[in-house]
Amino acid sequence: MAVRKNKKQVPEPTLRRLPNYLFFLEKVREKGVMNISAPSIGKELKCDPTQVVKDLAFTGVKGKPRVGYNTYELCHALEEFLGFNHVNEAFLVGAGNLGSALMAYQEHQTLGLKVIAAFDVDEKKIGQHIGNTPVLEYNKLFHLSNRLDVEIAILTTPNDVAQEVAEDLVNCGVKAIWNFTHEILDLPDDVIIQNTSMSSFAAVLLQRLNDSKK
Ligand SMILES: NC(=O)c1ccc[n+]([C@@H]2O[C@H](COP(=O)([O-])OP(=O)(O)OC[C@H]3O[C@@H](n4cnc5c(N)ncnc54)[C@H](O)[C@@H]3O)[C@@H](O)[C@H]2O)c1
Repeated sequence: MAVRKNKKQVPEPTLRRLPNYLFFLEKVREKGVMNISAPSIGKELKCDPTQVVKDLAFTGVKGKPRVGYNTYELCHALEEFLGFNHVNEAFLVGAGNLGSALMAYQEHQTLGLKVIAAFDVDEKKIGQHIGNTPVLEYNKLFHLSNRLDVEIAILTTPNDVAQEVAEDLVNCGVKAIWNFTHEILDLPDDVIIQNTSMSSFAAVLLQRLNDSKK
C-alpha cells in the first residue's frame, strides 16, 4: 500500500494508525472515561507509548502530565485531522462483486467518504441501486463529472481496463484514486493513488503462520 504524496507530510504508518486511535478512543469515551494516558493507549493498541505521543502530536492535541489526554478533545481532533467529520463525495467504477460490497458498506460514510454514483458497462447492472447509490452507464461519468466536483474515485474494474479507466477518471477531474485492482497505475505525479490489496495482507498472514510452525 502506498500513498504517493501527502501534503501534510505525516508518515504513512502514522496515518494508518490514527484511525485505530480514534476507534479505540470512541469506545473509551462511550464508557465515560474523561482522560487517558499515552501508556494506557499504547497498552491497548500494542504500540509503544512514545510512538503514541508522536502520532497524536500530529492532531495538535497534547497530553497533560499525570492526567493524559482528554478523550473528547482527542476524538474531535482526530476526526477533524482525518477528515472523518466531513463528507467527501466519491465515484466508484466497476460495480461488480467488490465494488458492490464496498458500496453496501455504508460505514464508509462515517469515514468521510460517500460514494454518490457508481459507473459500469454491464447493462444488467446499469439502473440498479446498491444501497441508495445508483449504478450509471459508464459514459455518464463524463457528463456528471462536469457538473459535480468529485475528486475521489474508487477503482474496482477488471485489471485489464483499470489503466484506461483511471486515465478517464483523471481527465474527469479526479485527483485521488483508491485502487483495488492489481494494475500498477501509470498516472501524472500529482494524482494520489492508494493501492489496496487483500493478497498482500494474506501473504503476510500465511507467511507468519508458516514461520510459526518452523
Ligand atoms: N484489492 C483486493 O484485495 C481485491 C480483492 C478482490 C478483487 N480485486 C480486484 O478488484 C477488481 C474487481 O473484482 P471483482 O471480483 O469485483 O470483479 P467483477 O467482475 O465482479 O466486477 C468488475 C465490474 O467492472 C465492470 N467493468 C468492466 N469493464 C469496465 C469498464 N471499462 N468500465 C466500467 N466498468 C467496467 C464489470 O461490468 C463488473 O461489474 C479486479 O481488478 C480484481 O482483481 C481486488
